[in-house]
Amino acid sequence: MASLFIHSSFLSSPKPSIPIISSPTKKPPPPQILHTTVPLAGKTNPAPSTTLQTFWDWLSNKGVVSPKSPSVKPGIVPEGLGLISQKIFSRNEVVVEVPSKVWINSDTVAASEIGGLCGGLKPWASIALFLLREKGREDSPWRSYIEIMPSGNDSTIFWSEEELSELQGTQLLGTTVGVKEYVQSEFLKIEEEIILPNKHMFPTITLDDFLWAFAMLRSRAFSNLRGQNLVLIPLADLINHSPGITIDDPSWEIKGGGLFSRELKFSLRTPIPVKAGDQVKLLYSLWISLQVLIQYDMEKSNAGLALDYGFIESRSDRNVYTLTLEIPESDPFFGDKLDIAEANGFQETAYFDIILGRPLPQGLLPYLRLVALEGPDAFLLESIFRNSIWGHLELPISRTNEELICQVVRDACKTALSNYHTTIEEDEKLMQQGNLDPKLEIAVGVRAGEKKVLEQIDGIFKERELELDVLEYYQERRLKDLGLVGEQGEIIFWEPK
Ligand SMILES: C[S@@+](CC[C@H](N)C(=O)[O-])C[C@H]1O[C@@H](n2cnc3c(N)ncnc32)[C@H](O)[C@@H]1O
Repeated sequence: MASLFIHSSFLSSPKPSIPIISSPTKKPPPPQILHTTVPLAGKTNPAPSTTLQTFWDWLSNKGVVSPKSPSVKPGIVPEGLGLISQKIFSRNEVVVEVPSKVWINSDTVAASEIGGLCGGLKPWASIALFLLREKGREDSPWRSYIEIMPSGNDSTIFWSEEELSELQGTQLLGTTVGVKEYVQSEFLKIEEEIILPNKHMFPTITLDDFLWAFAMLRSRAFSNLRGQNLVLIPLADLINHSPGITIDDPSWEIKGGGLFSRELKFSLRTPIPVKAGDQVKLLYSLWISLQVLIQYDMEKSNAGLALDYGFIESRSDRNVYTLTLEIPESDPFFGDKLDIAEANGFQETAYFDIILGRPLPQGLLPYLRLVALEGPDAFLLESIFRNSIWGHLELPISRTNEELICQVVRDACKTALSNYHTTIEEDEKLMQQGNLDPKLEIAVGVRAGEKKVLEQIDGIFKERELELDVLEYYQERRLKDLGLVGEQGEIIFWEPK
C-alpha cells in the first residue's frame, strides 16, 4: 500500500452550530454608558466606570473625541465594553476616527525607551513587551488606555486543564496547545535576552503576563492589521462583533490625515444603520441596535474565533476541519511528486480547509491522487507528462489509485472521529438543554462542528467508493481521445485490410 500520509494537525498559523453567545435568550440589561456605577457584565475583571471615565478624558485631552458632541461613547455591554451610539448612524457612516498619535505599533515601541532593545523582535512580541512595561509603570502615558483592557477573555489560551479536556480530540485543542508553546518559547527567549539583563527597565513579567499581552493583541487587532502591520487602535478596539452582520468588506480604513497633516487616521464605519443610544429609554427591546457592531472576519473558522476572541458562531460554514496531507520523504517518487506539487502551487505538506456544507477545496483530489500514485500509474510522473500531469490528476487516474485515496481518507476520518469523547448527538443534546457555561458552549460547538465536517468528508469518499466501478479512469480517457473507444465503451481494434 502506498504511504499516503494524512493527519489532523492544526492550521499553519497560530491561527484556525450553537446558539450565538452575543444574542442571549434572556432579555439583557440596556447598555450602560460612562457615568454609571453598574458593574460590567460578561468579561473577566472588566474596567470599572471610573476607569472608563479616565479613558474618555484621556481621549478628549488627546483630541481624539469631542466630549461635547461625541458620536459614540465607550459603554458597558454584555460583551464587556463596547461602543454605544450617541446619534443615529446610517449605513457606512464614519463612527470614529482615531489619529495615529494614539496608536501603538512597532514605531511606537521603536520610539520608546525600550526601542533599542526590541529591534530584533517580531512586531507582536515587541508590542507585547511594550504593553507590559507600560502596564507596570505608575506614570505611563498609556495607563488610561491599558487599564480599560480586560484581565482576560474566553479565548482557549486562558482555559484551565479541566476546561480544555472538553476539547478532547479537536484540532482546536492542538492549536491552543501549539500557540501556548509558541508564546512560551518566545517569552523564554525575551526573558533571557531582554528582560533579565535590563531589570531596571521592566517590572516583573511572568509567562502569564506575556500570554495576556498576546491575547490582547490577538483579540483587539483588526484582522487585516496584523503581522508586520500590527497595531492597537484605542477606542476603535472597543468595537464588538455581530454574527448578524455578514458583510465581507472591512468596516475600517487607514486614511491620510488631510491637507495640512501627515498624520494617519484609522477610520471606523458602521456596516449597518444604528439608532441613537438615548432611544434605549423609549425602545428597551431594541437595545442591541444601540451598540455599534461590525463583522470581525467572515473567513475565520469557529476554532479561529474561539482562539482569538473567545466566542463562536452558529453559522454552519464556520465549522472547518483542516486536512493535512504530506508527500513522505520515504516515497520512492518523492522528488518527482514534490516537483509536480510545487509546480502547481503546493508544498511537501499541504493544508486543506474543509468547510461544512461546502464542496471539497480545489486541489485536494489532485494532491491526494499525486501522493497515492504508485505501481503501474507511476509512469505519469515521468518528465514528459510534467506540463499535463495536474490536469490528469484532476480526474480519476486508476481504480487502484482512487480506491486508495478513498480508503486512506475514510480511515483518517474514522481515527479522528474516535478521538472525541462525545458523539454529535450528545453534543446537540447539551446545546438544546441550553444554559451552558460560555466556555463549555464553545467547546461543545467546536467539537460538534469538527465531527460534522469529518462525517461530511467520510460521506463524500464513501460515495466515491461506491462509484469506483463506473468512474472513468486515465487509460479509458486516453483511448477515447485517440478514437479507440466506441459509443458503448468497447475497444475498437484496428483491423488490417
Ligand atoms: C476587540 S475586543 C472588543 C472590546 C471588548 N468587548 C472589551 O471589553 O474590551 C474583542 C473582545 O470582545 C469580546 N466580544 C466581542 N464581540 C463579541 C461577541 N459577539 N460575543 C462575545 N464576546 C464578544 C470578546 O471578549 C473579544 O475577545
